[in-house]
This record gives sequence, structure tokens and C-alpha cells, in this order.
Amino acid sequence: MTIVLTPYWHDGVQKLKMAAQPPAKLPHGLTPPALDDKIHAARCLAQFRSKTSGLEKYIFLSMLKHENEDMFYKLCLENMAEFTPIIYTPTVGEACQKWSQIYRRPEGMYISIKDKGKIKSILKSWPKLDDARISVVTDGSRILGLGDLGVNGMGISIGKLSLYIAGAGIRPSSTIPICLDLGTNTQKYLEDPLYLGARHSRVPEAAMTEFMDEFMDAMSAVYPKLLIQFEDFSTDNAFRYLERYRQKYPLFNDDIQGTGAVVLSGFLNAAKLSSAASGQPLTSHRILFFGAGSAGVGVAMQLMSFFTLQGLSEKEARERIWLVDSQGMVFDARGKMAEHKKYFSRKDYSGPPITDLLDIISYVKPTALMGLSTTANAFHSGVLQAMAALNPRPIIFPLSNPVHLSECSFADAVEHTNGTVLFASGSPFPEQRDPSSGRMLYPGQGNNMYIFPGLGLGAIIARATRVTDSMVEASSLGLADSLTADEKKADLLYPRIERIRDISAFIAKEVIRAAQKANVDRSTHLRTMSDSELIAFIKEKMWDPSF
Ligand SMILES: NC(=O)C1=CN([C@@H]2O[C@H](COP(=O)(O)OP(=O)(O)OC[C@H]3O[C@@H](n4cnc5c(N)ncnc54)[C@H](O)[C@@H]3O)[C@@H](O)[C@H]2O)C=CC1
Ligand SMILES: CC(=O)C(=O)O
Ligand SMILES: [Mg+2]
Repeated sequence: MTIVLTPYWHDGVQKLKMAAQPPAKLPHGLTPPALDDKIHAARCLAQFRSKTSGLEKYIFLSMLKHENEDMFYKLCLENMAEFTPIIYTPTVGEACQKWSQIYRRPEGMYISIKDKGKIKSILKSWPKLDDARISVVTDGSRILGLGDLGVNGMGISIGKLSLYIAGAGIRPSSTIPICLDLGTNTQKYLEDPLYLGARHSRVPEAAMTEFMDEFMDAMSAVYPKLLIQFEDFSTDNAFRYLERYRQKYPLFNDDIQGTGAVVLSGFLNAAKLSSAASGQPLTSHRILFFGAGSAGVGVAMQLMSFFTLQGLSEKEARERIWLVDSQGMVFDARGKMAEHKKYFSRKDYSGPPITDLLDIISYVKPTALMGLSTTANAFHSGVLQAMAALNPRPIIFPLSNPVHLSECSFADAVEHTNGTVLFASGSPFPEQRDPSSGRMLYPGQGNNMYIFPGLGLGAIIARATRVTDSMVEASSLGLADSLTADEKKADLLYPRIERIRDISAFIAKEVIRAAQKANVDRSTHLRTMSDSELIAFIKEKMWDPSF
């Protein structure tokens, strides 16, 4: 019974090896006479568009990827803005929530706590051992803002790796989606007869750490060229395992470091526009974080470098940042708090707790408001109006995913700031017309999907032994620098997603240079290349769907 219900995929290896046979490679007679790649692409796109719900589109694309990988990625690259909301946030969130209902076939590795003691041999059953370059690993404990989804979190590892392939040209056979099954604390799944994971609550911290130590050791032994991206671990574990392994293996945590980098990049561009409107120096920005989990604190840490780059000391930079959690503004005199909040906890306030966001705004007078709280509509009309009253161009980034958990919509932000808002959100929103000027306004997507493909590609090509803070910062500054004149003219905070391959190549170049400076690169022959030679080299390495 257990074997039938769980996706541990002994007989799936053969199917994985056989995946991706484009119709043109089949023997004559097995395809219709007039089957032509170009027309078939239009046919597949029309079939995709005929699906009426996001989830149906997701399932269609997942099947297309299985049947004809080249076609899937060709269409993905040609329709990035239309496909990313399906293969990634928001629809991937729904796909994860329903993973045990929509599951069809093996696409990655599920490593369970029961596999402890034999993880190495399990990892060896992956069909393309020598090709392995990048793995996205989740334990499913905090998928987007949707909570503990257990083994259903596999969808996020698959979705992120699809973006690595489309956005950075990583070879599909070099990617390994992994979901660790350490139980789930979500009762609904434990009671669901279709649930695909182990049917027990999450194992205690000590048992998880023993398991993680064996897992990481096995990963580096079996796949010596692998970079690991930790994804959507609950906050304590996200910080714990990043710190535990980052000096030992090439790895980064996307929610802490990738998100930090993408938001720093958008903030750099927004702050210039905001300061130009207010006449205030860049050093005078005051940033309020609504949400103090792995993403909130990760972004706050990275935004420190915004201020230190302008010449402020570390102490001065830290004082430009305020955190809010579910108990209100975070300050020392409030009492006991989680370790990761202590650094930014305010030392200069000792009054009564301030819990209402409007009161906190009136006390802090922020120029920028960041939402990483998973609290839908927390930035209500009053909050947006208060930000607009304080700033000629308020910076408002509701970054929680998926869309229905966003702290506000772009339409609301535009309406309640009278079109002055500088906006970026975690999930996509439609563009809006400025009510006063009639000009079209475009929302930025402040999502780590702009960073991890280029950061990963750079680390892989450099064969970095570690992912240093300087490499993460380089990815961020590279992204901020990649806006074209046309994108700047439209006040965009991030480049258009259609240019993702160029952006990833540019970011990868910056990451490789940072790896070289930090002496963590093993591909030392790249050191002598000029920047343009290096970019050409990176582009040459990118995988393209064959058509
Ligand atoms: N845009 C992007 O690229 C990314 C967005 N995220 C999103 O950030 C969100 C948070 O992720 P984590 O930090 O890992 O989660 P988390 O659960 O660790 O943190 C949530 C934080 O929000 C606070 N919070 C919750 N309810 C609140 C309320 N009513 N008022 C004030 N604070 C409240 C909590 O106290 C906690 O500090 C998720 O929705 C996730 O999807 C995460 C990574 C990347
Ligand atoms: C985007 C992302 O990594 C998250 O919401 O967790
Ligand atoms: Mg994430």
C-alpha cells in the first residue's frame, strides 16, 4: 500500500531517461505527414491557451515538458511573461497544494527520513549522475506563503529548475529537483488518503540535523560538481542550515539571499527615483519591513549594503531599518525574541508596544515599505495614503507570494498614492493607467526568479567552491545595472522578463568576477578573459531547445 501511494520512483528512471523525444525524431510513419515543428508550436500554444484555469494550464505544460521538452522550453522562452505565472508563482502554489491530487509521474527525487543511513545509494539512482550541476532542495515546510505542504513542496523545486533552464540555459539533464520528506505538521495532508508523503508529523530538530548532515555529505560525494539551492525551508531551518553548510559546500538559500539580492536591486533603482522626487539624499531612506521571517530579515541584511555602498557605517546602515512582526514593531525592550530578529531589533525605543501598522508608520516615517508577512491586504488604503502623504514617491514592495497573499495589489497602490508609487511585488500584477497623467504604469516583479538563474549559472561556470556574500551582492548590482535606456525611461525597477537570458548572462559574468576576487573559483582559466569574452563564453554554454 505504502509503495503504491508514495512517489518513490523505482520504475520511473527509465521514463526519465526516455523523456523529451520530439516528434521529428520518431521513425517515418509514426507521425502525421504534415507535422511541422513551427506549426506544431502554434498548435501547442493554442492548446495551452484553450485551458480555462491556471491549474489546467500547469498540468498541460507539465505534460508537454515530459513529451517534448524542446517544445516546452521553446514556447516558454518565446512567451515568458505568459508562462511564468503558470510554471511559477502564483499557479505553482496551487499546484503544490494539490500535488497529491495532480501527481502523474516521477520528475525528481524524494528523500525520506526513513532513508537515513542509505541516502548515498539512493542519490546514485538518479539517471544522469555525471551531468548533475544544480539541485533545488526543499523540505516543503514553508512553500511560498502557503505554509507546511510536506512532500507536496516538490512542485516548487521543479518550477524553480524550469526557470533555471529557460532563464539561464542550464541543461535540463543537469538539474535535480529534490523534496526531503521529514513529515508534515499539516493535519489536512496527514488525513488525505492521496497524500504522497510519510504520514507523520515533522521530526524533531536533532533528528533533522542528523539527516541533513548525511544528506549534504552524500550530495557532495555523489554529485561533486553540484550547486545546491535551499528553497522554502521554514524560517528557523532556513537560517540554521544555511549557516551550518555554507562554508563547507557550494550552496545558497534562495529565500534569504536570492530575495535579498532581488529586492536590493529593485530598491537601488526605486531609491534613485524617489530621492530625485524628494530632493533627499539616498542615505536618508528609512525602510520598514512588515514581516520578519527568513525573507524579511534576509532582505533587510542585503539592504544594509545599499547604505554601506553610499558610505554609511554598519551601525548607521542598521539604524535605517525597522522590523515589524506579528506582535508589532520589533524592539529590545519588548522582551524575548527569535535569534534572527535580534540584529535589527531597535535599541532606541522602549515605550509601549506599537502594533498597528498606521501607528508604526507615523512613528518611523518610512520612505519604503516592504511586505514579507504573508498577510493579504495588510497595506490597505489608509497605509497607502499615509505612505503617499509622507513621500512624493513612496516605495511600496508587497513581496509575499502567491498573489492572494500579497500585502496589496498594484491597482490599489496606484489608486491610493495617486499614481506616485514605486512598486514591486512578489507575484505578477497587471499594468495600470495613471489616473492623473493617463500614462501607463508598470509593476515591477520583485521576485528572486530574476536572481537565482544568473547567480546559479555564474557559480556553476566558475565552479565556485562556495557562494560568498560578495557573489550574492554582485548578482544584485548586476541586475540593477541591466536596465536598458528604454526601461529606465518607463520608470521600470526591473528589466523586462523577456530579456531574462541576456540578464542572466550579465549577472553570471558579475558573479564569476566576484568568485574570482574571493578566490573561490576553480575554473581559473576564465580569469584572463575580458568581460566581453566572458559574456560570449557564458552565452555559448547556455542550452537552447533544438529547433
Ligand atoms: N518576492 C520574493 O521573491 C519572495 C517572497 N517571499 C514571500 O515572503 C513571505 C514570507 O516568507 P518567510 O519570511 O519565509 O515566512 P515567515 O513565516 O518566516 O515570516 C513571516 C513574517 O511575517 C510576520 N507576520 C505574520 N503575520 C503578520 C501580521 N499580521 N502582521 C505583521 N507581521 C506578520 C511573522 O511574524 C513573520 O515575521 C512568503 O509569502 C513568501 O512567499 C519569500 C521569498 C522570496
Ligand atoms: C519566491 C519565493 O522564493 C517564495 O515566495 O518563497
Ligand atoms: Mg522561496
